[in-house]
Amino acid sequence: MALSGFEGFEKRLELHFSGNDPVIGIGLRQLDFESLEELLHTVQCTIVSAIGNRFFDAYVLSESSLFIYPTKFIIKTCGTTLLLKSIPPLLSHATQMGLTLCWCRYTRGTFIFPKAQPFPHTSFREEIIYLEQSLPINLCYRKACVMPSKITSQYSWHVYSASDENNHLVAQHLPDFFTIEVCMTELDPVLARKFYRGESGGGNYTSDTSGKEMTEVTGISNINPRAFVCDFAFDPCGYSMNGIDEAHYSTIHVTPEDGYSYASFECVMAINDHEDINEVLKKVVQVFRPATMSVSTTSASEDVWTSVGKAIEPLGLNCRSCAIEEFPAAGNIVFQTFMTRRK
Ligand SMILES: C[S@+](CC[C@H](N)C(=O)[O-])C[C@H]1O[C@@H](n2cnc3c(N)ncnc32)[C@H](O)[C@@H]1O
Repeated sequence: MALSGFEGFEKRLELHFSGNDPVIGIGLRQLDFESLEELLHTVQCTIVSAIGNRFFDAYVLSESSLFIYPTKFIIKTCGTTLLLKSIPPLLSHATQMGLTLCWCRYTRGTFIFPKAQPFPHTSFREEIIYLEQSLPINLCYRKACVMPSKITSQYSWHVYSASDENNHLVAQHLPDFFTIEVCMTELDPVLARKFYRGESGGGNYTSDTSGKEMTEVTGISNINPRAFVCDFAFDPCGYSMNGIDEAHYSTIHVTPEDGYSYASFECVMAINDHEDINEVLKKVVQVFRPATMSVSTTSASEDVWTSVGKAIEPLGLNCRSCAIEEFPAAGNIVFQTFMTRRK
């Protein structure tokens, strides 16, 4: 293990708003580019490319991704970014648009290089204190929890969720969608090499053309062939993509460096498409062949999280632990960890 390197594990924040304003059809999407850049400056990252459709906007960032829907803001950043510092400016813009925060969820894995993280990400305790101080008092149902993994404490899942009076009981109205967040470490070195510029096919490519080539050569384009993909290759290595398919996004980020290689996959799926998750996860494992993998599902039915194991285990990864915990607004979060049989 390298003493220090790029922190692949992302911090992820999802904020949901409500409002009576007639402009809610556009809602948060009316945030102008300058304000967005300013907000991201606080987080210490920048926009590298953007796409959108009639449902939402998707941005590839210098450190991961951002998705903006009319009443939903999802930001995922890695490295030493200050993700939680996006909350105060975002809440101030939302208030000006007549939107009220009704629930929020913050999740992350365990950092590979925790000592490199700046405040407020110095520890989960500091993150909770910062969240508690930044969120409005109408979010009166709050819960923080570290979901354990039996592999090692390195694979714990940190979750903070807060909700207002109207949204805390998910069990009564299971949402139409669920989210799946996958974190993978110790990628197959031969496959990881494909995320170095020039290695996937050679030639003098730009970030865009290299990104496209990586998407094709690695099989990422095949994970959801319906999705419109925006991809980006970093120099000399590293890769990020966002896929948009109607109202659903998917996103992949890769840190291929030896010693701390990491890749993440995340997507949102409709509850009634849940059988697809089996096929999707198989394709994801085949792109990276990781030695360890964690899968977290939020607001998913039991059918979904039981099919996670059925998809992954035949590919040589054993389920080592499964933790289930209920959270305000998020419902059940199920955190499963897998490890290759050779370990
Ligand atoms: C932003 S990407 C993907 C992030 C994602 N969380 C992950 O680790 O899978 C990170 C990869 O790009 C590389 N990289 C090269 N230039 C970079 C830059 N200017 N900002 C962030 N990452 C860069 C890093 O070394 C790393 O391999």
